[in-house]
Amino acid sequence: MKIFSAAQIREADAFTIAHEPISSSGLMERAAGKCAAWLEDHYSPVHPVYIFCGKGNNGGDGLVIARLLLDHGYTVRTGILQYSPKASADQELKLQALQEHYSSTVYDIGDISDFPALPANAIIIDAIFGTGMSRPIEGWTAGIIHLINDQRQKHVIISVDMPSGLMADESNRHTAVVQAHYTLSFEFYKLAFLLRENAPYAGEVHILPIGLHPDYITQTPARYHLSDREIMRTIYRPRDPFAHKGTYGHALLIAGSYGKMGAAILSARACLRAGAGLLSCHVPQCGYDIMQISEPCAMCITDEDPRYNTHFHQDITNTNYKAIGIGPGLDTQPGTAKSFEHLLSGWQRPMVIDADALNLISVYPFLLARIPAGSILTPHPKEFERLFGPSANDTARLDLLSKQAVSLQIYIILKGRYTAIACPDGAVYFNNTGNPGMATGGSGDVLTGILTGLLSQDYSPKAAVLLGVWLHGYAGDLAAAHLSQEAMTATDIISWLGKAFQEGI
Ligand SMILES: NC(=O)C1=CN([C@@H]2O[C@H](COP(=O)(O)OP(=O)(O)OC[C@H]3O[C@@H](n4cnc5c(N)ncnc54)[C@H](O)[C@@H]3O)[C@@H](O)[C@H]2O)[C@@H](O)CC1
Ligand SMILES: Nc1ncnc2c1ncn2[C@@H]1O[C@H](COP(=O)(O)OP(=O)(O)O)[C@@H](O)[C@H]1O
Ligand SMILES: [K+]
Repeated sequence: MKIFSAAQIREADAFTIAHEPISSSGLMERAAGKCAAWLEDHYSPVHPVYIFCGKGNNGGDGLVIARLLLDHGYTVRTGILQYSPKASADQELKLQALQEHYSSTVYDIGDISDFPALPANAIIIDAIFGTGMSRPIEGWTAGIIHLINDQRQKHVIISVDMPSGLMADESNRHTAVVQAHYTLSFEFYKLAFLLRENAPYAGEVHILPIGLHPDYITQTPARYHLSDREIMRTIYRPRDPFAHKGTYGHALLIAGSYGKMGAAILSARACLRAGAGLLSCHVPQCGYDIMQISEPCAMCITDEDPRYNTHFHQDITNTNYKAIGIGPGLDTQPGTAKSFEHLLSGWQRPMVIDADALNLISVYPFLLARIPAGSILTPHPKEFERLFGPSANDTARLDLLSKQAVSLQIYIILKGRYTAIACPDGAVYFNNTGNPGMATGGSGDVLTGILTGLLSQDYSPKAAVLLGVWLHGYAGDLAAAHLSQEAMTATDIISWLGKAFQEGI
């Protein structure tokens, strides 16, 4: 699913109005009608509804919602924030329509003292600003936003299209923004919903389709995308009935050190469960028995070093590996750094680089330029900062992420609630599977194994990152559904990977 900017959403509205028999006022009726229907599905008329409207089209939506709910027997009070003498044409039109039958329910808000006392069970609808937000809210208008937020413990707050105060595609943290329980957003996800710094604002997002013109959606390029099942279906390739183990590649996993062999086991199991044909694991001597006993399906190469991997660069001279994954539990010994440097000089195909391998690159930044094109880096935010430096805010970090992926011609997976996958062509895909149960040691090691397993089967790096991150989160969601977010561990993500292949695509 494409994620459009606020400017593109305005274009999509205008395109729809120009190419379909619908006016802007009609489109507003349709959008607000979807909101009203959602509200009626979720709340009965015993709940008094308090709608706060701005003077733009978001306010217009609020006025239509007010009329429709009143028509259906709800008690509604609609306050209009008079922060500007001017209103949009459709807002004026919808105000007239509301006042025609229900003028006694409408009042003006010109200061915080006009904020109403809310009865028990009241629902707050925030229709003050939508995608037209162009600057932080100030003065008494900001005061009204704060008063709305003060009601959060007692009343449900529902934002129309966007929480008022939030800008669709720019960072504006530390400003007055509605903290909604639900956001009913039209047609598309907005970039703002996917940023960590905006976590307090949108609440649960429901996307309501309003029939924007499909030609605009397919023809307009977008920089940001949200991964979905449709994309996975175009990527996934069922196995060939005549396949043999050579068909799906020989993967090499370089992982583990004394005290961190678990990371290597998790990656190895995940790599095999993702479908690799053969897997060899390069481990330090202390890890030999552990790996052989824990994972009989994997072969084992033992380092000369008893505790660390320091001689793995030699492996690539003997076997024609299809994919290499490096990093989980690796440690950052000088010998490991040397061997990594040699490996990067001799290996030219895409590889998966995670955890301590990323930390080594942070310490020896000249290695960045030696990463083979098409490789996959999987940093969490701290590792990302160590690699590429700090960012002022989430949108700045997103720009940095994309810039680095383009300039190094690699894929960078910035892990989190909505993992962001930056591609060498500048596109960024957000992933929506996964849950906080995955915030547990070893989850990232599992992802590295899955990605290595997919690369070894000849999935392109782009296909591997999109499918791998999706399946990893999907398996995590299945694990959480069966075990709870608290009780699930990284091992359970691997256990549910099979079901994720069956049900998630
Ligand atoms: N045909 C359409 O264009 C449709 C638009 N829709 C609604 O329209 C919304 C966008 O409407 P608008 O573009 O009118 O924008 P908004 O309703 O978001 O408000 C923008 C207005 O507020 C002013 N403003 C922006 N930031 C401000 C601030 N910090 N302090 C004070 N004033 C500020 C702007 O100058 C402008 O007049 C969408 O979010 C959606 O709710 C929907 O009705 C669907 C159809
Ligand atoms: N709240 C969350 N929602 C969705 N996914 C999450 C959440 N917390 C963690 N994850 C996922 O779990 C993985 C954790 O990776 P990482 O921090 O590297 O773990 P580790 O180093 O312990 O293996 C990432 O893929 C991340 O996207
Ligand atoms: K709003």
